[in-house]
Amino acid sequence: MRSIYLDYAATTPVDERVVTEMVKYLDVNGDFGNPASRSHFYGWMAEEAVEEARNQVADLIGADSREIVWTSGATESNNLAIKGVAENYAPSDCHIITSATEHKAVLDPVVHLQQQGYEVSIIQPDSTGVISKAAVEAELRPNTRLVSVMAVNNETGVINPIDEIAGLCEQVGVYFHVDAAQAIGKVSLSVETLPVTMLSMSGHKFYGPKGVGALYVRRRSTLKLLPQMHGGGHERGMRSGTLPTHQLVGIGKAAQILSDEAGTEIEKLQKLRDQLWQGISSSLADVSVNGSQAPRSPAHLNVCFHGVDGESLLMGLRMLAVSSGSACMSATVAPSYVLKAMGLSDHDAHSSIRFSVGRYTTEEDIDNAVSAITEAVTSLRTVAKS
Ligand SMILES: Cc1ncc(COP(=O)(O)O)c(C=O)c1O
Ligand code: FES
Repeated sequence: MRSIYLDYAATTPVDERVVTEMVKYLDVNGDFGNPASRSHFYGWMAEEAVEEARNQVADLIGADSREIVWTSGATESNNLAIKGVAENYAPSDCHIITSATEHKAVLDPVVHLQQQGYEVSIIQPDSTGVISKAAVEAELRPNTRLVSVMAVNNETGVINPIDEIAGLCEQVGVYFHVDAAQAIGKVSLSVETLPVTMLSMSGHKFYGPKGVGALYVRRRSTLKLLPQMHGGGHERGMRSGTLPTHQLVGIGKAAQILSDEAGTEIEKLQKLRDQLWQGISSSLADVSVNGSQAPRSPAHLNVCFHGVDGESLLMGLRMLAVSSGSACMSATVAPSYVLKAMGLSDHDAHSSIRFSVGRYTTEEDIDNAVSAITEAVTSLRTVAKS
């Protein structure tokens, strides 16, 4: 039997409507051409599809289609954004500010630059998990070139005040990058009102395929983003490589669906998330929500089951597909660095589980999940006492 999927923050299934569009661009009967082929119909059709997808993704965040650069996902978007800014400067002339709760796809490129001599500040969140504007402001230096702060944290769902941080960066003339991989479809976000310089997205977090993403790059900025992938000069030189038409059609369709449906979907997610927490907190003592004091995404719920070993709990919850942190860190036994940065003890970080609901979650799934969680936690606590 398949377990109940409550790990939408790790990845989402591809929406059937997206699959239907994607398959039209693969085989010999479809528009399989290379979008860069200018000399024949196959190429023109593929290019048209790619540009429609670019419009769809741009529309979702209030951007101009010329501001969308295709990538292989948020990891690549983050790398392009961070290294693509930094490499404009000598290491001693470039200070980068980011936060301790970022995804590794931001932290690792920043640490890589630090090893090359770039100056780096890594801000700690406050106890609610939030990266405040004041914390960013306190780290600004005359040679600060880039600030990178995520919109929604992947483990806790905590929402950072990126509007305030964006305003600050605009005011002091520093480029601002936002990793919005977890925010798309969960919080409304428009680059028309949010003065960010760059914003990363990932198709597989919003019912598009894996292996495709985008980086929004503001046109009216003075920024010259240096490519990290050199080759045929695709994407106006910013990212070479033959464009994967079917993948782009996929992320485009997924974006268009969200443009139409995100409003109602967000309400539904929040109801399911609240139902889950209601169920857990009314049937178990000594449970708490990590990041409960902060504004949070409607889809994430990170719960600390105090006194319960998280690994044993995951084993006891075989009928649920959940994680104890982010998917990419789930192979490590170390407690979550995100929860630790928020001030949780190793013990509490180990006792925490991330649940995330999505488009195909039902009320019945939540009822069943609550029963399974209650049973597993109760039995682990009974064992621990005896
Ligand atoms: C906040 C955040 N940034 C970046 C990534 C990486 O995205 P991708 O899998 O598209 O490389 C993820 C997903 O794992 C994420 O949650
Ligand atoms: S106090 Fe909560 S697990 Fe130790």
